[in-house]
Amino acid sequence: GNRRSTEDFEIGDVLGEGSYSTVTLATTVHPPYRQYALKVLDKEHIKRERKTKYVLIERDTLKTLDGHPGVIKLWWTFQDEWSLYYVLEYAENGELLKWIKKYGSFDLRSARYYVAQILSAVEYMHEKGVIHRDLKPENILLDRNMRVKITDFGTAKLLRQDEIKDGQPAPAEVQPGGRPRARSFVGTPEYVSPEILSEGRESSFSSDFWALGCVLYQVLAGHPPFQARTEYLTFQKIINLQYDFPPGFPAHARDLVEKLLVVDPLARLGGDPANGNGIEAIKSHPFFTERLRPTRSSLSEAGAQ
Ligand SMILES: NC(=O)Nc1ccc2c(c1)=C(Cc1cc(-c3cccc(C(=O)NCCN4CCCCC4)c3)c[nH]1)C(=O)N=2
Repeated sequence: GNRRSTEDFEIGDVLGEGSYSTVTLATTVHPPYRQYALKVLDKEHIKRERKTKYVLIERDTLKTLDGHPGVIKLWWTFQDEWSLYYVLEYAENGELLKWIKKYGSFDLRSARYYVAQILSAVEYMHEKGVIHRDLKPENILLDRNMRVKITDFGTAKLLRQDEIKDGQPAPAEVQPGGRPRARSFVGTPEYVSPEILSEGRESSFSSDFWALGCVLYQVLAGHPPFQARTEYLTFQKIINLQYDFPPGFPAHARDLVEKLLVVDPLARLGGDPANGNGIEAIKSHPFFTERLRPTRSSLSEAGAQ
């Protein structure tokens, strides 16, 4: 049958390491020789750290999202005595973060190319009831054609069908005594939204749009908007909206960042679909629709075509 095992793959370089998983290049040993990213999860570690829920969410979320070009594809899963194995799509050019560091920052045309693809993948996730909750340049991969592939859904939230009412998850059940439900997960400090930090709220679709604003800022500025020596100081900057733009930051991009980095999730661009402020409000922003003046390089590229 088509059951797979580690015998079917030649294991190559390590592509990434997580707290309880390692991703390596894996090439099939039988033709057609194909390259995959093999994510190996240690069963003992998962049990000890009580991460079973996250492991199952990742598999279910990837299956739910299968078929969109902007989301990493899960081909197969299998296990042995010690590990779980996810055979995932290989994105040859790796993390967007590496390219931001390599180039320092992107020009406006490149920034729009990448952010538009990220937004398209996020729109698809939300339509399927998935909140990523940890969008950041490390989880935005690039394939051999530099096309965006979003990965790492281990901390995503998969809403039940009834929860996808007007694009917001049901308000977190409040325990007797008024305390919000114990917080399930908080993303990476630099990209986590204020409502999660200050009210311990559950993530919503709007939390992904906050992270998108941080990524847009970062591809043009070369660093994230909120960064400090410690997590606590980073969190303070976020809840106090303490950031500024470097000189020369393009005007339309600045306007879009200012409309995404808004503390109130409902007032954030795209944050309140029930009241006409849905993802279309982001897609129709001048950052995506403005005609860009041809630059010398784009003219020569156009000439070459
Ligand atoms: N947490 C997760 O789920 N992590 C995942 C999941 C799926 C996945 C994943 C991570 C991948 C990570 C990845 C990392 C890299 C990578 C790592 C280090 C360097 C490079 C790199 O320099 N790429 C440039 C071109 N190379 C140069 C060397 C020969 C091959 C092509 C890529 C490529 N792909 C991947 O391809 N697919």
